[in-house]
Amino acid sequence: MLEFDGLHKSFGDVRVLEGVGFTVAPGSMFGFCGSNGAGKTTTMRIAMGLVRADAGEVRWNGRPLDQASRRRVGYMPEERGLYPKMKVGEQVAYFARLHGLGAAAAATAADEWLERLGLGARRGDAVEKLSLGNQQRVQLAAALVSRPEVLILDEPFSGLDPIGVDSLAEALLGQARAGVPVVFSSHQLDLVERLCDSVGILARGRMVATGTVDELRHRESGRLLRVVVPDADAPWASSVPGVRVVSERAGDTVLELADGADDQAVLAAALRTGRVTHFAWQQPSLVELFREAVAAPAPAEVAA
Ligand SMILES: Nc1ncnc2c1ncn2[C@@H]1O[C@H](COP(=O)(O)OP(=O)(O)OP(=O)(O)O)[C@@H](O)[C@H]1O
Repeated sequence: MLEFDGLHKSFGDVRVLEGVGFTVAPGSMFGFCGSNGAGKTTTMRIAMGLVRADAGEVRWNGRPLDQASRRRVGYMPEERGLYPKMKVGEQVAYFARLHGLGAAAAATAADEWLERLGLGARRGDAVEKLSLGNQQRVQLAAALVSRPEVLILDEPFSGLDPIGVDSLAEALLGQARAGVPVVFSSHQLDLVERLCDSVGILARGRMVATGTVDELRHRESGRLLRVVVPDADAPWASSVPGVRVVSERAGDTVLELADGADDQAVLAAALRTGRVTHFAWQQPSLVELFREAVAAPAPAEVAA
């Protein structure tokens, strides 16, 4: 189990992390979400020993991560860390050697990963000649090449085209299937929703929501109602008590119902205005859950 436990960190007077904690089981993929500046990179840097926590620790299999055990962690830093003049193949092999592989094994593993990530033909090019997205793939190959026991990746998908996203997603799912706990930060919530077994949302220095996407949905379910009345020509729902119109376009309305609001009163109001072709509770998307969690006024620490 990979455990982030009670992490606190301030930079000067700015309190960035105020008790951040979550766990990632072997073989599961954890999507680490939060607004810009929420503290995701800081959390990952603490895990990698690049920033010292004021309190708390990160454990792998019950032991605090130290310099020796971090060699078994594949890490993709946000600032990236490639040598622009070095050839792609040499670069990836170099990272493998840093993690303890012998020269021949490092070269073989580098070739294998570059091939899998679609960069086989570029292994002889200098890194600086590659596009940003391809440099990103090299960085990922560098994180994967040493067969890490744990993967911690800071925004690995940013800047990738859809094919790059797919090959990275496939590589990460493969790692998770092989039993590696994978943590990655991302603002691409559709991807997080698609790939991750569990999700954590960081806001105001704490995890304000953690759990599977379904668990988070369950907490918010029964609130959003989608009603389609194609012929409605005027706003009809806002007069129903306890109802707020979230969006309305061409007769397609999403409503938020307060506790105790009567969904049948909504249906009756809809029928008075025209033919109802759709009336159903809506599953909130991760984007909606994120907005809800980040906007909530009080930092309620919630564990699933
Ligand atoms: N070395 C540092 N010195 C001072 N402040 C820092 C330092 N590193 C990070 N911070 C501050 O800590 C806060 C959290 O930054 P961090 O990069 O961890 O956020 P993030 O969630 O990764 O953001 P983003 O999604 O924009 O990458 C920010 O306010 C940032 O300015």
